[in-house]
Amino acid sequence: MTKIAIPEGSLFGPDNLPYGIFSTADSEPRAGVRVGDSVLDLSQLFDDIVFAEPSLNAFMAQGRARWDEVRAALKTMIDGDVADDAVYPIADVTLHLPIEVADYVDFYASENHASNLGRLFRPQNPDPLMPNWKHLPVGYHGRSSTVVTSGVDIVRPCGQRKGPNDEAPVFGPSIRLDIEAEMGFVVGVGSPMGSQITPDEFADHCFGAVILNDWSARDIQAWEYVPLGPNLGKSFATSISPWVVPLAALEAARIDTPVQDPEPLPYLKGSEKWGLDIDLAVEWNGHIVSRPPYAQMYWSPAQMLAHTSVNGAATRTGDLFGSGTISGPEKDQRGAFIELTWGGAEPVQVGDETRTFLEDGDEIAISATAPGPNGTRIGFGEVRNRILPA
Ligand SMILES: O=C(O)/C=C/C(=O)CC(=O)CC(=O)O
Ligand SMILES: [Ca+2]
Ligand SMILES: [Mg+2]
Repeated sequence: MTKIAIPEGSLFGPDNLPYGIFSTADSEPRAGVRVGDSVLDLSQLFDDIVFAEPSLNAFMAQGRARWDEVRAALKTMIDGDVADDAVYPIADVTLHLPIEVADYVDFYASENHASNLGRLFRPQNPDPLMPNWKHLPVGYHGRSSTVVTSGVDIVRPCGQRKGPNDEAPVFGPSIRLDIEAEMGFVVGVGSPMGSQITPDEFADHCFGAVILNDWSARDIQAWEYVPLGPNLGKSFATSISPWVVPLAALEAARIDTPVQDPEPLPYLKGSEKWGLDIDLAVEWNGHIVSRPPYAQMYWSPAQMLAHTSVNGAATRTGDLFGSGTISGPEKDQRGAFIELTWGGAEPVQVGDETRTFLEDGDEIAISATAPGPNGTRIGFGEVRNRILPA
């Protein structure tokens, strides 16, 4: 039996307890929880077959009462001694995609980001925001089969583009490959077709949160996305961090969203605070180039889920929805390079080099932390991926 050591100031203390899927050199992927620098094997600690599965979906489908029960049991366990064969050093495990992604929707919930993109793409408009933007969380349906996790290389996509000086579209590797630093929210318990989830029911449905990178080929996107929205420019890859931080771990991070004016329609109004005080950092080849603040997001994840289901669309276990690019008001808080470099016109310094969009071999890591109880902080870990040539 071992008492799990939790290093002083660890972002993975007993108030975090994020879930993931791990394997070791000689064992199959199964569910684990991160404590300090250790991974605890849930399939050893609980007599429940859901934890032997290679995704968290079966556990997530058990619902909020069970999530709370397992979390409470884990807190008790790590207060005492844990069986040695259930504990692995983090360095000895491989982390996998934690969930089997059902449907994937990505929103556009940052007013700073949406305004900046409006100024860049629609400079002729007096208002950078589209007329619908403050009335509903705008989103598009993405491709769940290309959601991957940290460590998976991203191959530069090919596609059509038509630059301002091209007479006809050309085909080839994207030359404006970009990131979007976002948070992703995972549905544990879905809702049947014909029903609606209200904002106050959010915690009964949402299991937890991950960091999300919505890789975006701006040149492909610009040519293809009128009038139906992004398609191949974003469907080649989306990456999420391997640890799913339970919603219950985010209690101390809950804040009001910025004032919403005009007042949203009743179905988007709840009585609970679902803004989240999460700080992100974007690292480009080892250099932090941006620190996007989630606290500034206009639409809350509870409003996004309510909007997703208000037309009676079903939701299900494993649904993933992205917040949209997170950008603060300052330049070094912008969560996409198209914004950070103002469409490529203002290159940024990345160590000894200057960059506009991504080059082959570049590596991006997005990390995030949030307040925990009593002045502590909890971590989401990171999502880190490298660009391979087309
Ligand atoms: O405003 C536009 O024309 C385009 C917007 C985007 O590409 C943003 C997007 O993908 C959504 C987001 O992540 O915020
Ligand atoms: Ca996005
Ligand atoms: Mg994507």
